[in-house]
Amino acid sequence: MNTPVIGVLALQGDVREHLIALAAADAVARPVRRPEELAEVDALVLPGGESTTISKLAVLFGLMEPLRARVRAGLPVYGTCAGLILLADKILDPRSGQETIGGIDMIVRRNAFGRQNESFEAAVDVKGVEGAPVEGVFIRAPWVESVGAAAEVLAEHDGHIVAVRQGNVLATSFHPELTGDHRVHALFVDMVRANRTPESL
Ligand SMILES: NC(=O)CC[C@H](N)C(=O)O
Repeated sequence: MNTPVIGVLALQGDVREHLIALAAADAVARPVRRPEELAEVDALVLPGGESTTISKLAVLFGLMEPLRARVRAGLPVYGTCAGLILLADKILDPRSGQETIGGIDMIVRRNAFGRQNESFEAAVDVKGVEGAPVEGVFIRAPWVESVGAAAEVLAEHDGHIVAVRQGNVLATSFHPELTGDHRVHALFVDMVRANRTPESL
């Protein structure tokens, strides 16, 4: 079967870990830095890092508008942590100049779980992931304050929403790419495969 090509936005953040996790989940994974590279992928991962920096670099590299256009057109996207913030239609506490790509009707709170030294790991039950809970790594992680009717909550931690899906867009507050457990990436690769029409296979 034809293998989907999944890009990882490589402006800042933990790009390499996602490339490894995607390859382990049977996708062809490659970094994306330019609009021409974005045009060639079947799906995209937005890594963790610093959402303000990633958003400013995306504008600088001429990627912000192409990203918004492709997400609107149905590109499957998975964002972790800072990537989740970039996929929110609204940030509760944006830094100045911080823009989002949007894609999920949700409101997020940045750094909601605390500062860097309050980072932690927790077992998270993610809807759609079979077996034991996922070990989630939370690093200055956001949480989702609320979601609109079209968005489905896939996981909560401590009463806060930490994983959401709306159509082809998936987002988690935590980093599954840091644990060697590739089941969340496999869930995303399944979404990407399901999105492809028979003619494109
Ligand atoms: N690990 C992360 O991606 C941290 C996200 C960061 N707190 C932000 O606002 O972008």
